[in-house]
Amino acid sequence: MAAAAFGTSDFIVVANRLPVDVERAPDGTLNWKESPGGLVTALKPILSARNGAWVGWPGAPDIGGEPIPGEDMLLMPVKLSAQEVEEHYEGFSNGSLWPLYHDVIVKPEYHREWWNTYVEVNRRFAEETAKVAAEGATVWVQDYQLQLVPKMLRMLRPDLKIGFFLHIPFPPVELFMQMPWRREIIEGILGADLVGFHLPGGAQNFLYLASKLAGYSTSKNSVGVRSKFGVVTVGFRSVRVGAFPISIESAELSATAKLPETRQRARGLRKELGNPEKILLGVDRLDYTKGIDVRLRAIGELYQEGRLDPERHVFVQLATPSRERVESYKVMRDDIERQVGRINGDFGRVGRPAIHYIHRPVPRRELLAFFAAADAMLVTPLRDGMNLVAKEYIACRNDSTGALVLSEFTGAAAELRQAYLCNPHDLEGVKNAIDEAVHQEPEEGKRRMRTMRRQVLQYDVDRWARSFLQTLAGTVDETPA
Ligand SMILES: Nc1ncnc2c1ncn2[C@@H]1O[C@H](COP(=O)(O)OP(=O)(O)O)[C@@H](O)[C@H]1O
Ligand SMILES: O=P(O)(O)OC[C@H]1O[C@H](O[C@H]2O[C@H](CO)[C@@H](O)[C@H](O)[C@H]2O)[C@H](O)[C@@H](O)[C@@H]1O
Repeated sequence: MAAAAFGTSDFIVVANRLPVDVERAPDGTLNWKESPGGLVTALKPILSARNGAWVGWPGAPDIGGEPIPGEDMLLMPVKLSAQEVEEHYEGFSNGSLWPLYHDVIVKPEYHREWWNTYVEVNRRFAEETAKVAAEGATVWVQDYQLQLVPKMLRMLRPDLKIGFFLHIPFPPVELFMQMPWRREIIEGILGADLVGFHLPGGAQNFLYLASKLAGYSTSKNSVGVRSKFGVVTVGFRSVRVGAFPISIESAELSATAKLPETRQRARGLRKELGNPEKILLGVDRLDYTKGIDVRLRAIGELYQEGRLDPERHVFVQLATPSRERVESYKVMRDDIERQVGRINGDFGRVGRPAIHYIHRPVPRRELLAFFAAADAMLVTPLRDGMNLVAKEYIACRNDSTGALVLSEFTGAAAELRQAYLCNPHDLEGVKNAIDEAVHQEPEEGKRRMRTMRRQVLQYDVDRWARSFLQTLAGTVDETPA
């Protein structure tokens, strides 16, 4: 390719979403507002030092197309039509891949039109990336919405170093084989030089499929607990495959939770909730993978059996609206809101609902005050790639009080072994875990929390990003323990 075709960015993140929220003013002009998150905060120093760029969808149809120079990075908004959003984001990404990769909790739908648009949108992302990348640049492609980008990008720009990270679980072969375009997806990901998953299990599943389905030779027994990497040989290239569990900005969260104003707000929340003895908290995107329904059933039965007392124990569920145009999300919302209504009808009284349910995003500071106020955090997904909420709660417990109830089916459970672990398919097990967490001895609680805090404070998102990128650059050859 001619040198003139190269862009100027040495480091590019390619993700379905740009790290900004865009609003259209009444006069039609667009306002770009930074939307902070762990990934962007961790990558900002690298982006600004290396002339970085972020290629992504602005989150609304028919917006974008032109690069936007920013302080820390160049933003490259990929413009998608309403139909493309419907078929790529709501359709193939969240109607086919998301349920398939999360143990088919709801039935995935496979439609050729969705797939064709997925291919087309992935091609658009690859082309935009090829335009902004300098010769020999490093490109880090994120997540299931963009699994074809590594191969497409390599064909356009063989000079690039390409990493791919999957933020959701990678399913076992028995499930993945359902996918009508399974081979294309494996080949798409194998366009990368390094492929990362949260857990060794995802890496093993991928290696197995690369060998059995796509017929590549792979190195065996290499992604175990204290292992290094698996390798897939694709022609003359070696693709490394490993586990890199993501984390959060632990120190920053811990410091913010410690601020007098956060602590004061936490006390204020307790008072507004009627000074209960114990506050139980759930914080999730409203997604069927998160097991909010399981949690509600468990709480309802615990009230019923008198193991929780609505006069002393209050449950707060913060639920961010998510993917609201996808049918399975609408059905789940109705189910959850019916359950909340029924439990409040049975156990609440005027001025004292048993459950407080808020269906909107909560500002970051307020969220940290909730974490600081909560005596027990309930994280009960049926399946979750990592679950950052669990880690955020731990980071905010500066005095080592509190308790975490955590589903074994989250990535976080591999690291947070001192949580009250439960199987979300076993209702009695979930009830017992909640009961134990709420009634734990303070010393036992502190022992558990201290160990989890050490883990979360030591392995933060910065460490995650560095370990992936150093491995991609070839300067490190070990996965984090
Ligand atoms: N109601 C809410 N208000 C504000 N932030 C929320 C809310 N629910 C979830 N979040 C934030 O969204 C992120 C969710 O990440 P995670 O738990 O990994 O799951 P997922 O990415 O699947 O939604 C966390 O940073 C969490 O604090
Ligand atoms: O972009 P949305 O459709 O609004 O969804 C939000 C994000 O959800 C998913 O999060 C996953 O990544 C987290 C961080 O690695 C992980 O902790 C969690 O378990 C995953 O579910 C999704 O993977 C992102 O692409 C979405 O942007």
